[in-house]
Amino acid sequence: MPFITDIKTFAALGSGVIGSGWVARALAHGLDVVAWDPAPGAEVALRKRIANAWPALQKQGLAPGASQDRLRFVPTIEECVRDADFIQESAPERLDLKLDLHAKISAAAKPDAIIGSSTSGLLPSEFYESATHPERCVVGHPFNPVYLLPLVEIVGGRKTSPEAIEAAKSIYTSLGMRPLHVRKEVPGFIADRLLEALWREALHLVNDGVASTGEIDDAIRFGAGLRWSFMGTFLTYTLAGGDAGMRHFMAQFGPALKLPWTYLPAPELTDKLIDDVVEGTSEQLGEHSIAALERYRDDTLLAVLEAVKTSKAKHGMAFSD
Ligand SMILES: NC(=O)C1=CN([C@@H]2O[C@H](COP(=O)(O)OP(=O)(O)OC[C@H]3O[C@@H](n4cnc5c(N)ncnc54)[C@H](O)[C@@H]3O)[C@@H](O)[C@H]2O)C=CC1
Ligand SMILES: C[N+](C)(C)CC(=O)CC(=O)[O-]
Repeated sequence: MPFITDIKTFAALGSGVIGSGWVARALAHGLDVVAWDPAPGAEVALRKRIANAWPALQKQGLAPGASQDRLRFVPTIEECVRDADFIQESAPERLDLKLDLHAKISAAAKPDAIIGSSTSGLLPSEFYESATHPERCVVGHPFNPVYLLPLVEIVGGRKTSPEAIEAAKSIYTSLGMRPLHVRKEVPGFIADRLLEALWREALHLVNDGVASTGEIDDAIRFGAGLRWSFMGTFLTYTLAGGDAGMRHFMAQFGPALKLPWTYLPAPELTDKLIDDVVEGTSEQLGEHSIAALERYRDDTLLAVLEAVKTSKAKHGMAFSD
């Protein structure tokens, strides 16, 4: 069956951090958005988050007709998805909850509407088990802030059709994103495997009293973090091998892989470790509110994205290369 790819109406289920990011992105792309979230006060919180994101989206450039007024908040799942051309679920990360929710969403949705889940690492074969027309169900894993970061990992389950993967790629691209098809259905997909390894080591460093949370963040943001926005680890290390490239790099630094530089198992999340992390990060926050820091992050990220785009163009590359 051909799937809808020319989408006019976007349905968002769950409007927390990630759901509201999707709503902001879809509105900025000139779509009508219908949202549902069962929490009391969810509509007010959603509209507030969108207003906070809007200045960054205006700076980036809104699609013709884009407006925050094109958001409609509805009281039921069925009303949310009934007329939608595309559906994105961003509910809490619980298998039982997503299983039940997707049975309801897919039963009420148009049969040719693609359904995406924002899950960070649950397996689509498991939580789409009871879905109607599971061949159109995918994972579309975004990154925070969803309205600015382009990456979206697309993962199919056992019953997902190759046509649905292609349709999902086309839809996310039309929303200004850079889809990455994760070809094997593995927990954590690609990006979170990498991010979780870094996160685990960072917790060990705090737990061992080697560095504070602020020092660890400095080690990222003044170093590799800056280059990661335009060059991944493999290419970076190829250049680190000099003219002889990766082979020399491997010969020189390969033996270091046997040194005890990392702890693969995660540390126990003891009360002390949690307290150290919470206290360290609240010191880093200082007097700044979360909303103010989000605006700061958005401005800065836009500047980095613009700089990367300009430099790529100078070297004959497209932004997505
Ligand atoms: N926070 C993050 O950094 C990222 C989260 N994700 C994924 O996005 C999804 C949502 O996560 P967040 O937005 O961070 O969580 P959140 O806790 O900020 O928001 C979840 C929202 O879902 C609502 N909700 C509760 N029960 C529900 C139900 N039965 N059906 C629909 N909505 C319900 C809650 O009221 C809340 O507004 C999760 O699957 C998570 O793994 C993906 C990428 C990054
Ligand atoms: C912490 N997290 C696993 C939910 C993070 C993500 O999934 C992606 C991100 O934005 O870092």
